Amino acid sequence: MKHGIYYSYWEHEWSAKFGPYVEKVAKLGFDIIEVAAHHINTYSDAELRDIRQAARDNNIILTAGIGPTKEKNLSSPDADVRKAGKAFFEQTLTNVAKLDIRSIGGALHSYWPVDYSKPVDKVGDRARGVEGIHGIADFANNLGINLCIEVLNRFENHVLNTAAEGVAFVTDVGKPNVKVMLDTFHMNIEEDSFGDAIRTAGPLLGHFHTGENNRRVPGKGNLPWHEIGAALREINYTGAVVMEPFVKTGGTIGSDIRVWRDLTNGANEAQMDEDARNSLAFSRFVLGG
Ligand SMILES: O=C(CO)[C@H](O)[C@H](O)[C@H](O)CO
Ligand SMILES: [Mn+2]
Repeated sequence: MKHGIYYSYWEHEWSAKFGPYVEKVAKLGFDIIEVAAHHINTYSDAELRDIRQAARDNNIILTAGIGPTKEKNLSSPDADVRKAGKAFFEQTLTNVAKLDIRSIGGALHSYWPVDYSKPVDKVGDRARGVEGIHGIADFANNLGINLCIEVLNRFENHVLNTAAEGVAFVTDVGKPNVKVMLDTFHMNIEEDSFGDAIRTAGPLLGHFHTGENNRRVPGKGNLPWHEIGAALREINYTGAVVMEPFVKTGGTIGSDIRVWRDLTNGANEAQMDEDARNSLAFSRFVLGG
């Protein structure tokens, strides 16, 4: 098991440059830095090469996360949007591969966060999502990349809310590099049991996000971490565990995640770093790795 952190912990925008975080997280003791792929197509090849080299020098693995926009939605009823989504993913995956990234996770099968001001078509969106992921899976596989389909809570997406729905979706896609991704924050809202959800995903679990009930770093809230760790051990999970804390207000990240209060009690960067370091020690102990 490898432990990481999403760089958005420290940032307000998905467009923030992620290069400087490689060395920072290495110093904090992490194995992985997860970066937002939303704007990776604006990076030059030279920039990507430098980041890849920094990761190699610091013994850090990169993983990617993404919440596709409505205009790049693989499950849209509009064929032109689906086409734009496929082209966007092919370009994004090509650039992601330049960073030696082997895993991209998020609502790849849909868009994020969902606009609920209009009625949603869960059945149709799911069917088109299966087809859309099926249509980019081989392209990703040829680059050595796993597509990890994130199960999100009802307020952020309607297509997949439980591990069982995630497993059924991934089984329907039927490609070896398409996996289920779970996130403890979302599980806490939707699942009857953390342990059962993890066991349901079992060998299909490809990526795991951690965060407390209020998205503080693991260890600062009320989630049942021992139960979560026991279940991960039971299914012999050896993949990435990436903490995804969101504790600061502001910017697109603050508004997409609905962070309307400072959950750090005014912590400065050094104190936030210390929280991340302590949470990493807690996570290694309680979850393994
Ligand atoms: O849990 C999430 C959103 O609540 C997601 O992992 C990411 O924040 C999203 O895909 C954007 O990268
Ligand atoms: Mn997540």
